[in-house]
Amino acid sequence: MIRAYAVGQVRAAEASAMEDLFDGELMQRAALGLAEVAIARLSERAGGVAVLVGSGDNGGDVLYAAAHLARADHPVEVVLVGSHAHDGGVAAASGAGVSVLEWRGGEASPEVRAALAEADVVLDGITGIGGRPGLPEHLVALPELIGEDAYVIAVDLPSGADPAGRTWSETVYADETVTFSLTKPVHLLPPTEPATGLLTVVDIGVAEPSSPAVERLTHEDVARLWPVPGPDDDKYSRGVLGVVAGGELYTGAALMSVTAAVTAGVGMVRYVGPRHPTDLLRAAVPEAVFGVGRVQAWSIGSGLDVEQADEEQLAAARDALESDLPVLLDAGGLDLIDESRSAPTLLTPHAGELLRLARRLELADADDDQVRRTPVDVAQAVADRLDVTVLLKGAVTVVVPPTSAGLPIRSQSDGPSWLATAGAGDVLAGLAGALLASGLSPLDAGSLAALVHGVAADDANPGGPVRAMDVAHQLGRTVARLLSR
Ligand SMILES: NC(=O)C1=CN([C@@H]2O[C@H](COP(=O)(O)OP(=O)(O)OC[C@H]3O[C@@H](n4cnc5c(N)ncnc54)[C@H](O)[C@@H]3O)[C@@H](O)[C@H]2O)[C@@H](O)CC1
Repeated sequence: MIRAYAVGQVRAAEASAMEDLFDGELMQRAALGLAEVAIARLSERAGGVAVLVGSGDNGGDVLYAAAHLARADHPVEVVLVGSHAHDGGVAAASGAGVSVLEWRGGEASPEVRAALAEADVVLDGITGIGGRPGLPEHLVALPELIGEDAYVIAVDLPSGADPAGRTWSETVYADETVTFSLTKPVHLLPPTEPATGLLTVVDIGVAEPSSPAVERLTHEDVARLWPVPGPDDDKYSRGVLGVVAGGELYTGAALMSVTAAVTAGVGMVRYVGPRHPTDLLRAAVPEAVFGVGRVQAWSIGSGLDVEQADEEQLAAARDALESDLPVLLDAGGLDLIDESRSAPTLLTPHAGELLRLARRLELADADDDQVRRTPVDVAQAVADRLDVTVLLKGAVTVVVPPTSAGLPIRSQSDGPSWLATAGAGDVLAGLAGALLASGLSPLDAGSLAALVHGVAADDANPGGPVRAMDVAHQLGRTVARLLSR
């Protein structure tokens, strides 16, 4: 499990570590760790380094690192971009022979442009956890001045990125981010993770706080969470999943959800739907049974058009929502909820569906951009209003429990971009539904399903395009592989 801590927790943990250290010791450790990473990366490149320095301690880190690099015989040019700079850091860098340039406003000078364009490695120390989202006016063009082949190392976090990971903004995009002891939400959450690149954690001796703000499951967590049957289990004790999905028009959604649930190893699947998808399922998934009956959880809504759904499907969905059973709502099923339930509930919208739902609940204004800019906030607002867990699908999938649960957000980024394909969501709904039926909480079911779904997509065709049905068929083998780690 990767755990990330909120800025306030990080500051408190750093303050507590510093009580036993001499002044500036943590910054010295950070600078040395950063310089070691930069030197390792420079061993694969020609050697010139440009260092961007902001006003705060993040700038201090990078200035001391610049001094280490210069002493290791790397040509280093520092560019001060803030209104002021860490005095000790500037003295250390200058003392080590680093040339110091300034770009505190307006256009960059030819010297600054040349330093940025020619550097093989750029160290970005403009903002760290004290940064506000966004780059200052004079630095908006900065990313374009950095040479295309330069390897950009962000210090603690990509400058301009929201440290809390909540708000999208203009940032410097890093190939690698070197952070210190503790991972922060900015490194894991959807609007900011893409700017982070490879995440390297350098230990500077700050102890982990007790309750993370964000978690990410790793492959090692699968064996701990996956419902592995024992000798006393039967198909009922392993969990029966009811699926209300697809219709006469969207027959594929039913096939993909049910196939995914069966392949993932649920005890049994009951499908409720009209004639055409039922006939297809009878032929394609002989393990499934049909019609309403006893289940341990429901997966409702993939490929379901509530306006045109048949009466049996709608009645089953409404009964499920009124029951005390866990329910997953996907796609069209999201139209069926407008108040909280007493049983575990997992919603699995993509960005467009989340916006529609938030608007229906009168949580979001008419700004189309809101989900793109603040995806976690919108998911959180829906989760809190309905007292449900919201799994927002995307390249980074975030699983947001209601605030009242007091649980961390989970964020998964396991799948290849090839997974952006029709039917992938139907597979996820069947897989996550199977995990709910086996007794997992919405948070565990959603995050574990997101992980396995992503890994299965890669396993199904490593490095290349993948169709959703192949992901569904791959699930059992991927689970076996992950369990055997
Ligand atoms: N506190 C500690 O014990 C340690 C802190 N360390 C470093 O210190 C950083 C935090 O330092 P600070 O609290 O000084 O904060 P930062 O250095 O992140 O930023 C604060 C400064 O940046 C300016 N600023 C804010 N938003 C900006 C923006 N969008 N664009 C440009 N400038 C902006 C502010 O005016 C302020 O001067 C950490 O991220 C880490 O890199 C490390 O040295 C390790 C130890």
